[in-house]
Amino acid sequence: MPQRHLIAANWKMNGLKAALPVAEAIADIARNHTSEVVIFPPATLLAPMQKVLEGSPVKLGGQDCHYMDGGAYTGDISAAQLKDAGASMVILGHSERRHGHLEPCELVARKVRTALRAGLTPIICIGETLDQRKAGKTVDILTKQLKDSLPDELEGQEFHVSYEPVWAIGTGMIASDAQICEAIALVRTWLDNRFPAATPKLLYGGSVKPSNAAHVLKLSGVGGALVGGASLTVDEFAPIIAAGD
Ligand SMILES: O=C(CO)COP(=O)(O)O
Repeated sequence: MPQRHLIAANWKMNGLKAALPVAEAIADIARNHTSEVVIFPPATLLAPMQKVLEGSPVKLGGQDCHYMDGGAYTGDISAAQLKDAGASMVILGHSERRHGHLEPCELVARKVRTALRAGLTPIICIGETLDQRKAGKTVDILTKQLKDSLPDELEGQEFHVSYEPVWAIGTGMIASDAQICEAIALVRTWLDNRFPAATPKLLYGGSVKPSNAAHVLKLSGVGGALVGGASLTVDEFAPIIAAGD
């Protein structure tokens, strides 16, 4: 039986309390579809959103966490705090963290360990920049990110990997079928060698829209989608959830 798709909404630094009805509507829609749906709201909305999602099949996740379990880290959020607020998943290694906050792979790996200790399922993101792709370095970059961002502790744990080419994020320029399939196959082969017992879903992220979601989700090996802009409104996200059926 094919795995259910994982349809993930990454709200990034968007959403005020006024957006909670969007989560409520997503919960209603998710009940009528087969995909596993998870919303990653900004940290300020985790607790109120948990109330909205209570009793629904939609899960909640954090967008990042600190590498330490707790302590004097002004402005940061710990994996345990995400869990305490109702999250069961966390995105780690998103390119907006890797590039915007200069997070190296080794830091991502530390965060993955911390997330696992707190009982969160990590979605680890990898992806090349346009310059790296143009220079023919995509395979090397993805392999290095996998090798250095995925710690040994993932053995026997639930986790997922999302391929998000940096140049496809928020640009409307989705990767081609061949580019997605090649990257997903590389990740699957690497994971099968490194974590043979694991059954992670491999997601694609980068300009997923209602118009292309069904096509992307049918590509070989694609187990879900990590959606940014198009996850912010019910009008755009509902058809993406439906595309996962
Ligand atoms: O970064 C992304 C998801 O994590 C993708 O963002 P967009 O869907 O807005 O391109």
